[in-house]
Amino acid sequence: MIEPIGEGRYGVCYLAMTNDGNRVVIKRFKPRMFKKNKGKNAYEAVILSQIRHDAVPELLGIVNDNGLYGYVLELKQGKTVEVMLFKEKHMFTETEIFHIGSQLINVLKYLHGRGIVHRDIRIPNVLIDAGEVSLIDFGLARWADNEQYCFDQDFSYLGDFLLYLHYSSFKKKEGKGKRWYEELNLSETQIDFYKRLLRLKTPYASIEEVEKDFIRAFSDVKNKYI
Ligand SMILES: Nc1ncnc2c1ncn2[C@@H]1O[C@H](COP(=O)(O)OP(=O)(O)OP(=O)(O)O)[C@@H](O)[C@H]1O
Repeated sequence: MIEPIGEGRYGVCYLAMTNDGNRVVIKRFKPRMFKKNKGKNAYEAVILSQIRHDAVPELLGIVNDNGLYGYVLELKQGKTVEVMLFKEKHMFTETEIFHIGSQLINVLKYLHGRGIVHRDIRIPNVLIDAGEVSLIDFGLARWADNEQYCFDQDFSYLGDFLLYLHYSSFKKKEGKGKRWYEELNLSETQIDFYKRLLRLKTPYASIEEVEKDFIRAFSDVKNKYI
């Protein structure tokens, strides 16, 4: 292990080096959380071991050694959106939001197509490296069962996540706090899209439906690149 690179509720992640000189991540569980989460700890490894996608870290191994329990993961490059927003005060443009959203929707199409719900698409779990997105932290991921674990959980997280990006360029004006769809500079189709993602209007039934409306909501940006 070389140095810690991040800490979450369940574990501490370290940058580490394999014997043959490859840089990897070791996600070490906090012993207390590991005990508390008994029975659910294995999901992350089982789910990661069944998927292969460029935007998701590959599971390279499992460590279970004298109280040290953790995973060895492919190191994904980039900074979390949390760091970009709060440390670097990065202001995401409409074009960046479109590219990030498209990549996340592609990962979700892949995951949902295999019956997996991520359930934790949040700003500390999305890494960006020169515009390339990685989705990490499959600690809460589960197989969808349409009861406790539904695909639309990912839709509301996606809505929240994208609204964070819109807020990065928001300048608070005088006066009472307005609602997001009143104060952000969004088009009618974007407002409708986010309201459906957040279940404030008829919710989406599938990621394909989400993708269709996303493209419509960002058609101005998309048309510039065709
Ligand atoms: N594969 C990876 N490549 C690069 N950095 C990573 C990787 N996995 C984790 N990290 C870094 O470590 C941090 C914590 O990792 P992770 O979110 O998986 O831990 P956690 O304990 O499950 O967190 P949470 O409280 O969000 O559930 C991330 O925010 C990120 O900075």
